[in-house]
Amino acid sequence: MSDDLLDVRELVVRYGSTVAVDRVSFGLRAGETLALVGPSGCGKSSTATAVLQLRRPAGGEVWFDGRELTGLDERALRPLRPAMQPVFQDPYGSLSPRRSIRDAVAEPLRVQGRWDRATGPARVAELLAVVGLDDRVHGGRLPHELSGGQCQRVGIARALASEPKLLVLDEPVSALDPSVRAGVLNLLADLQEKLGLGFLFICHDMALVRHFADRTAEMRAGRIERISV
Ligand SMILES: Nc1ncnc2c1ncn2[C@@H]1O[C@H](COP(=O)(O)OP(=O)(O)OP(=O)(O)O)[C@@H](O)[C@H]1O
Repeated sequence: MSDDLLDVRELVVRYGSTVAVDRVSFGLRAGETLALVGPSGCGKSSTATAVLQLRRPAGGEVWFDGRELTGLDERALRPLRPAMQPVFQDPYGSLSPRRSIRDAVAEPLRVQGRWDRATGPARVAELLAVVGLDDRVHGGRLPHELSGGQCQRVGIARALASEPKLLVLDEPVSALDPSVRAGVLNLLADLQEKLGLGFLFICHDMALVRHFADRTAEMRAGRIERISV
Protein backbone atom coordinates (compact mmCIF):
# COMPACT_ATOMS: atom_id res chain seq x y z
CA MET A 1 0.00 0.00 0.00
CA SER A 2 1.21 3.54 -0.75
CA ASP A 3 0.19 6.98 0.55
CA ASP A 4 -1.61 7.69 -2.71
CA LEU A 5 -5.36 8.26 -2.72
CA LEU A 6 -5.48 6.01 -5.75
CA ASP A 7 -2.90 3.39 -6.65
CA VAL A 8 -3.63 1.41 -9.80
CA ARG A 9 -1.42 -1.58 -10.41
CA GLU A 10 -1.19 -3.63 -13.58
CA LEU A 11 -4.82 -2.99 -14.44
CA VAL A 12 -6.27 -5.17 -17.22
CA VAL A 13 -9.65 -4.66 -18.90
CA ARG A 14 -10.95 -7.08 -21.50
CA TYR A 15 -14.04 -7.14 -23.69
CA GLY A 16 -14.16 -10.74 -24.85
CA SER A 17 -10.87 -11.29 -26.62
CA THR A 18 -10.12 -7.53 -26.92
CA VAL A 19 -7.61 -6.31 -24.37
CA ALA A 20 -8.63 -2.65 -23.92
CA VAL A 21 -6.32 -1.93 -20.97
CA ASP A 22 -3.06 -3.82 -20.73
CA ARG A 23 -1.29 -3.72 -17.36
CA VAL A 24 -1.74 -0.04 -16.63
CA SER A 25 -0.23 1.38 -13.43
CA PHE A 26 -0.36 4.87 -11.93
CA GLY A 27 -0.83 6.66 -8.64
CA LEU A 28 -2.82 9.76 -7.73
CA ARG A 29 -2.48 11.82 -4.58
CA ALA A 30 -5.21 13.78 -2.81
CA GLY A 31 -5.43 17.27 -4.30
CA GLU A 32 -3.69 16.18 -7.50
CA THR A 33 -4.88 16.04 -11.11
CA LEU A 34 -3.61 13.23 -13.29
CA ALA A 35 -4.66 13.50 -16.92
CA LEU A 36 -5.12 10.42 -19.09
CA VAL A 37 -4.60 11.32 -22.72
CA GLY A 38 -4.30 9.39 -25.95
CA PRO A 39 -6.02 8.63 -29.25
CA SER A 40 -9.60 7.43 -29.52
CA GLY A 41 -9.91 3.79 -28.50
CA CYS A 42 -6.64 3.66 -26.55
CA GLY A 43 -8.42 2.64 -23.35
CA LYS A 44 -8.94 5.85 -21.36
CA SER A 45 -12.63 5.35 -20.56
CA SER A 46 -12.10 1.65 -19.93
CA THR A 47 -9.44 2.56 -17.37
CA ALA A 48 -11.81 5.04 -15.74
CA THR A 49 -14.74 2.61 -15.48
CA ALA A 50 -12.46 -0.12 -14.13
CA VAL A 51 -11.01 2.25 -11.50
CA LEU A 52 -14.56 3.06 -10.43
CA GLN A 53 -15.39 -0.66 -10.46
CA LEU A 54 -18.33 0.07 -12.77
CA ARG A 55 -16.85 -2.65 -14.92
CA ARG A 56 -14.76 -5.15 -13.01
CA PRO A 57 -11.20 -5.42 -14.32
CA ALA A 58 -9.88 -8.74 -15.60
CA GLY A 59 -6.63 -8.28 -13.69
CA GLY A 60 -4.57 -6.00 -11.49
CA GLU A 61 -5.30 -4.08 -8.32
CA VAL A 62 -7.05 -0.80 -7.57
CA TRP A 63 -6.10 0.62 -4.18
CA PHE A 64 -8.38 3.49 -3.18
CA ASP A 65 -7.99 5.30 0.10
CA GLY A 66 -6.09 2.37 1.55
CA ARG A 67 -8.45 -0.40 0.39
CA GLU A 68 -7.98 -2.82 -2.47
CA LEU A 69 -11.21 -2.76 -4.47
CA THR A 70 -10.95 -5.54 -7.05
CA GLY A 71 -11.18 -8.26 -4.40
CA LEU A 72 -14.33 -6.83 -2.82
CA ASP A 73 -17.83 -8.01 -3.67
CA GLU A 74 -20.59 -5.52 -4.48
CA ARG A 75 -21.84 -5.49 -0.90
CA ALA A 76 -18.42 -4.58 0.45
CA LEU A 77 -17.92 -1.98 -2.28
CA ARG A 78 -21.22 -0.18 -1.68
CA PRO A 79 -20.11 1.94 1.29
CA LEU A 80 -16.90 2.89 -0.55
CA ARG A 81 -18.54 3.94 -3.81
CA PRO A 82 -19.71 7.43 -2.72
CA ALA A 83 -16.09 8.51 -2.19
CA MET A 84 -15.27 8.04 -5.89
CA GLN A 85 -17.58 9.84 -8.24
CA PRO A 86 -17.71 10.05 -12.02
CA VAL A 87 -18.51 13.15 -14.03
CA PHE A 88 -19.27 12.28 -17.64
CA GLN A 89 -18.99 14.10 -20.92
CA ASP A 90 -22.67 14.49 -21.78
CA PRO A 91 -24.19 16.81 -19.18
CA TYR A 92 -27.79 16.15 -20.25
CA GLY A 93 -27.35 12.38 -20.56
CA SER A 94 -26.20 12.15 -16.94
CA LEU A 95 -29.47 13.63 -15.66
CA SER A 96 -32.99 12.28 -15.75
CA PRO A 97 -34.95 14.48 -18.21
CA ARG A 98 -38.12 14.52 -16.12
CA ARG A 99 -36.56 15.17 -12.73
CA SER A 100 -35.93 18.66 -11.41
CA ILE A 101 -32.42 19.89 -10.75
CA ARG A 102 -33.23 19.98 -7.04
CA ASP A 103 -34.32 16.33 -7.10
CA ALA A 104 -31.26 15.32 -9.10
CA VAL A 105 -28.96 16.76 -6.45
CA ALA A 106 -31.05 15.33 -3.60
CA GLU A 107 -31.01 11.81 -5.07
CA PRO A 108 -27.55 10.73 -3.89
CA LEU A 109 -28.42 11.92 -0.38
CA ARG A 110 -31.62 9.84 -0.43
CA VAL A 111 -29.98 6.77 -1.95
CA GLN A 112 -27.20 6.87 0.62
CA GLY A 113 -29.66 7.27 3.50
CA ARG A 114 -28.39 10.76 4.30
CA TRP A 115 -31.57 12.64 3.47
CA ASP A 116 -33.03 14.56 6.37
CA ARG A 117 -36.33 16.33 5.76
CA ALA A 118 -35.34 19.22 8.03
CA THR A 119 -31.87 19.88 6.63
CA GLY A 120 -31.97 18.21 3.18
CA PRO A 121 -33.40 21.12 1.17
CA ALA A 122 -30.85 23.54 2.61
CA ARG A 123 -28.06 21.07 1.81
CA VAL A 124 -29.26 20.86 -1.80
CA ALA A 125 -29.38 24.66 -2.04
CA GLU A 126 -25.87 24.80 -0.60
CA LEU A 127 -24.55 22.25 -3.12
CA LEU A 128 -26.13 24.21 -5.98
CA ALA A 129 -24.56 27.42 -4.64
CA VAL A 130 -21.14 25.74 -4.49
CA VAL A 131 -21.33 25.12 -8.24
CA GLY A 132 -22.61 28.62 -8.96
CA LEU A 133 -26.35 27.90 -9.31
CA ASP A 134 -29.21 29.42 -7.34
CA ASP A 135 -31.74 26.97 -5.90
CA ARG A 136 -34.53 29.56 -6.14
CA VAL A 137 -33.79 30.25 -9.80
CA HIS A 138 -32.57 26.88 -11.11
CA GLY A 139 -33.70 24.28 -8.54
CA GLY A 140 -37.20 23.75 -9.94
CA ARG A 141 -36.11 23.53 -13.57
CA LEU A 142 -35.71 20.44 -15.71
CA PRO A 143 -32.33 19.66 -17.32
CA HIS A 144 -33.44 20.87 -20.78
CA GLU A 145 -34.23 24.25 -19.24
CA LEU A 146 -30.55 24.75 -18.40
CA SER A 147 -27.54 25.41 -20.62
CA GLY A 148 -24.95 22.67 -21.17
CA GLY A 149 -22.55 24.38 -18.80
CA GLN A 150 -25.21 24.75 -16.11
CA CYS A 151 -26.13 21.08 -16.54
CA GLN A 152 -22.53 20.05 -16.10
CA ARG A 153 -22.47 22.12 -12.91
CA VAL A 154 -25.49 20.12 -11.70
CA GLY A 155 -23.56 16.92 -12.49
CA ILE A 156 -20.70 18.22 -10.36
CA ALA A 157 -23.09 19.18 -7.53
CA ARG A 158 -24.54 15.66 -7.63
CA ALA A 159 -21.05 14.20 -7.37
CA LEU A 160 -20.22 16.51 -4.45
CA ALA A 161 -23.39 15.42 -2.62
CA SER A 162 -21.62 12.12 -1.98
CA GLU A 163 -18.69 13.92 -0.32
CA PRO A 164 -16.15 12.26 -2.62
CA LYS A 165 -12.38 12.13 -2.33
CA LEU A 166 -11.87 11.30 -6.01
CA LEU A 167 -13.60 12.65 -9.11
CA VAL A 168 -13.17 10.70 -12.33
CA LEU A 169 -13.77 13.33 -14.99
CA ASP A 170 -14.32 11.72 -18.37
CA GLU A 171 -14.05 14.54 -20.94
CA PRO A 172 -16.06 16.83 -18.62
CA VAL A 173 -15.96 19.92 -20.85
CA SER A 174 -15.63 18.39 -24.33
CA ALA A 175 -19.35 18.63 -25.07
CA LEU A 176 -19.55 22.23 -23.89
CA ASP A 177 -19.38 25.42 -25.85
CA PRO A 178 -15.77 26.68 -25.75
CA SER A 179 -16.97 29.90 -24.13
CA VAL A 180 -18.22 28.08 -21.02
CA ARG A 181 -15.42 25.51 -20.69
CA ALA A 182 -13.11 27.80 -18.72
CA GLY A 183 -15.85 28.51 -16.17
CA VAL A 184 -16.44 24.83 -15.48
CA LEU A 185 -12.69 24.11 -15.30
CA ASN A 186 -12.16 27.02 -12.91
CA LEU A 187 -14.96 25.67 -10.75
CA LEU A 188 -13.31 22.24 -10.68
CA ALA A 189 -9.93 23.78 -9.79
CA ASP A 190 -11.51 25.79 -6.93
CA LEU A 191 -13.26 22.70 -5.60
CA GLN A 192 -10.05 20.73 -5.75
CA GLU A 193 -8.22 23.37 -3.76
CA LYS A 194 -10.98 23.74 -1.16
CA LEU A 195 -11.78 20.05 -0.73
CA GLY A 196 -8.46 18.39 -1.54
CA LEU A 197 -10.09 16.23 -4.21
CA GLY A 198 -8.06 13.96 -6.46
CA PHE A 199 -8.95 14.23 -10.15
CA LEU A 200 -8.46 11.54 -12.77
CA PHE A 201 -9.03 13.71 -15.81
CA ILE A 202 -9.65 12.12 -19.17
CA CYS A 203 -9.18 14.54 -22.00
CA HIS A 204 -8.02 14.61 -25.59
CA ASP A 205 -7.24 18.34 -25.70
CA MET A 206 -3.50 18.62 -25.00
CA ALA A 207 -3.54 22.41 -24.54
CA LEU A 208 -6.18 22.07 -21.89
CA VAL A 209 -4.37 19.19 -20.20
CA ARG A 210 -1.14 21.19 -19.98
CA HIS A 211 -3.01 23.97 -18.25
CA PHE A 212 -5.12 21.85 -15.92
CA ALA A 213 -3.19 18.70 -14.96
CA ASP A 214 -0.29 18.20 -12.54
CA ARG A 215 0.85 15.07 -14.38
CA THR A 216 -0.10 13.55 -17.70
CA ALA A 217 -0.22 9.83 -18.52
CA GLU A 218 -0.08 9.16 -22.25
CA MET A 219 -1.93 6.03 -23.32
CA ARG A 220 -1.61 4.14 -26.57
CA ALA A 221 -3.16 0.81 -27.47
CA GLY A 222 -4.12 -0.01 -23.88
CA ARG A 223 -0.81 0.88 -22.28
CA ILE A 224 0.63 3.94 -20.56
CA GLU A 225 3.65 4.96 -22.55
CA ARG A 226 4.88 7.62 -20.18
CA ILE A 227 3.84 9.85 -17.35
CA SER A 228 5.16 13.42 -17.50
CA VAL A 229 4.94 16.37 -15.13
N1 LIG B 1 -18.37 -2.23 -24.21
C1 LIG B 1 -17.39 -2.57 -25.05
N2 LIG B 1 -17.42 -3.74 -25.72
C2 LIG B 1 -16.42 -4.09 -26.54
N3 LIG B 1 -15.34 -3.34 -26.77
C3 LIG B 1 -15.25 -2.16 -26.13
C4 LIG B 1 -16.27 -1.70 -25.24
N4 LIG B 1 -15.90 -0.51 -24.75
C5 LIG B 1 -14.72 -0.20 -25.31
N5 LIG B 1 -14.32 -1.20 -26.14
C6 LIG B 1 -13.07 -1.24 -26.91
O1 LIG B 1 -12.00 -1.09 -26.00
C7 LIG B 1 -11.00 -0.24 -26.54
C8 LIG B 1 -10.79 0.96 -25.62
O2 LIG B 1 -11.97 1.76 -25.64
P1 LIG B 1 -12.15 3.04 -24.68
O3 LIG B 1 -13.54 3.54 -24.86
O4 LIG B 1 -11.70 2.69 -23.33
O5 LIG B 1 -11.11 4.06 -25.34
P2 LIG B 1 -10.99 5.63 -25.16
O6 LIG B 1 -9.53 5.91 -25.17
O7 LIG B 1 -11.76 6.09 -23.98
O8 LIG B 1 -11.63 6.16 -26.50
P3 LIG B 1 -12.43 7.54 -26.79
O9 LIG B 1 -11.41 8.65 -26.62
O10 LIG B 1 -12.87 7.41 -28.21
O11 LIG B 1 -13.55 7.63 -25.81
C9 LIG B 1 -11.45 0.12 -27.94
O12 LIG B 1 -10.86 -0.80 -28.84
C10 LIG B 1 -12.95 -0.09 -27.89
O13 LIG B 1 -13.45 -0.43 -29.15
